[in-house]
Amino acid sequence: MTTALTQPTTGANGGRVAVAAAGRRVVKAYGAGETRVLALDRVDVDIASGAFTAIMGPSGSGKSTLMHCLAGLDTVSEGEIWVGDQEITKLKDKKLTRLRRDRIGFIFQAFNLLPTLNAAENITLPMDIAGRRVDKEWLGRVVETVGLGGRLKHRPNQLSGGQQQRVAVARALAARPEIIFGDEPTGNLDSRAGAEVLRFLRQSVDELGQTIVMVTHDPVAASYADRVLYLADGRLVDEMLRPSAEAVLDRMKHFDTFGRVS
Ligand SMILES: Nc1ncnc2c1ncn2[C@@H]1O[C@H](COP(=O)(O)OP(=O)(O)OP(=O)(O)O)[C@@H](O)[C@H]1O
Repeated sequence: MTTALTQPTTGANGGRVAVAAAGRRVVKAYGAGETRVLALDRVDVDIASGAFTAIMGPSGSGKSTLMHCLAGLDTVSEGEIWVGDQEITKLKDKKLTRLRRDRIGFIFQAFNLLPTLNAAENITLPMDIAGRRVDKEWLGRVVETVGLGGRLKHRPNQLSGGQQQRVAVARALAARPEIIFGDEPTGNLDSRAGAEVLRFLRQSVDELGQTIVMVTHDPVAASYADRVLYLADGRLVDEMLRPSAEAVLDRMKHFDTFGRVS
């Protein structure tokens, strides 16, 4: 599915793992002169294929900017972004749009479902628009994993928040993207519905081999990931493998102690 980048990285299991996306010396600055903000300051990052990565850090540390740059939703000021073996920072708009459509999936805090379409239609909409054939067998597995089987004919307003977000996750998975990026995907959900979605994201990594990158503020959400990356002031300052919610919370407090968070 994804191709290893030139520099293999060491995975949670201590072995070599393929890299689904990477950033090299990524700088992102907004504005100029006195109002210049350095949102990302020479970030080097590898996102392992077939793993669940969480990005954490205080407000304004650059989490969303990093995610948007890795996903090709925003340009970088300096440095390189790779998706598989493709350097996307070199691509022209049209090719980048196609790459995003064909190889990347998104889940946002707002579910972004069309109210007039039922769950099944919402799930296949991006592929219908792109004129892509829907792989029925894969779709069946996705729907089964999401546990939406009995509700496929329901419209979004007939579904709970957690179910709506599961439809959004199924929509992202259905196209078999190389990577799914989630920006606070459980931010709008109560803890029970959030856990439902997080369990499903975990399952899609374990059972379907999906690669997921999620920005979150929530240590419990981060504990579903294989690896947590910590950003502070636009820099990657730490990481944690096989995190527990307590350990993540502890690490965040630790940053406070060292004055690395505002
Ligand atoms: N379009 C923009 N114009 C100017 N500054 C921006 C813009 N987008 C982000 N920034 C600044 O870049 C820095 C990083 O922002 P970013 O949204 O990536 O942080 P974040 O860690 O995702 O924050 P939060 O947790 O609050 O969402 C912040 O200082 C922010 O004010």
